[in-house]
Amino acid sequence: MKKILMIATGGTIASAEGGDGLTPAMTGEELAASVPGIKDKCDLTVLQLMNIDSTNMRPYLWGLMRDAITEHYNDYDGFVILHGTDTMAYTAAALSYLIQNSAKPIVLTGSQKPMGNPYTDAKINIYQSILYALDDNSCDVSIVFNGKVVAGTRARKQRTRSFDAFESMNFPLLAVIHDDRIVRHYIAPTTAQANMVSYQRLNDRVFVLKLTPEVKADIFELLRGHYDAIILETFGIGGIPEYDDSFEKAIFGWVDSGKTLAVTTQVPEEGCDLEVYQVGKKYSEHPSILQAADMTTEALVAKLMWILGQTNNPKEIHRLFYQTINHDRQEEL
Ligand SMILES: NC(=O)C[C@H](N)C(=O)O
Repeated sequence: MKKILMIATGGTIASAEGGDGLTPAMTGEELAASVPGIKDKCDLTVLQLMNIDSTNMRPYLWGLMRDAITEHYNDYDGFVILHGTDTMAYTAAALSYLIQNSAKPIVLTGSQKPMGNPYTDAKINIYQSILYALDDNSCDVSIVFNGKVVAGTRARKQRTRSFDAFESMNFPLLAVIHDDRIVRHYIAPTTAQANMVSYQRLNDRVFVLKLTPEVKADIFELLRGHYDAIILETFGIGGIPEYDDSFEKAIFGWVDSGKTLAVTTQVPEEGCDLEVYQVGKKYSEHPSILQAADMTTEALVAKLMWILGQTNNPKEIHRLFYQTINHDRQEEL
């Protein structure tokens, strides 16, 4: 029988109404005991790592999850993390960079309604996550939610109330799960899954800046003391205002001083390409301006934290950024 480590971190799935709003109350053991059938399918061990609303998730807590998985890596066949949905996409992306090339599946799940709610989605999500973690063709980090399997770097929480909370952005679902049946859209090449590699360090000085009409370019200088990287969410396929030269000065000043800048779009689907319009093209050739293409902002945040945790050498930052990891960006042709 395969062995699964279930790591409980909190979220709505564990929450109950305490008079002050929903807050995590149930333990991982109680959650596992609430899902019929899973103990017959696998040898299940539960580890309670924390019990928080995922609003309070932070990079050092991602490190605790990484440690729990890597320290027990050889003892289990797969890992299921119970997590709040609000920041699950960030955690899934962060773990995709912290634990790479894992032949053993690392599955995140949670729910929109607490386990104690009679109409909860918690049971089916836990059940199907375990099913997916037990399957021989599963590997690397993914989210299993409402019958969808999303690569850990491609998820976005798209809906605040519906059970169908997550979408896979700019990339197909890895699989769908109908009751007990996994229908795969993607099967990992087995040779690519040789040796798991884990990373220790993250640099959390990464800021997301969304352009809005009339936003002041002075913000770059205000951010300088606090952040090492900015992810710029431009308009459309890659528009940056040029009614004066303030953005040009701020952006080139930022990268020429050795800081990191990644350019993406605030449009949810289809990605960014600075070369299409005059309002973006002048930024497209600069070697230190990283182009996000079809990556999600969640994955960009995690990837830059990971990269800047390893190096501050611009060439190395560039190399790591354009490397495709766990499906995070389209492969360069
Ligand atoms: N559905 C959820 O899990 C939401 C909750 N606030 C959390 O992210 O922890």
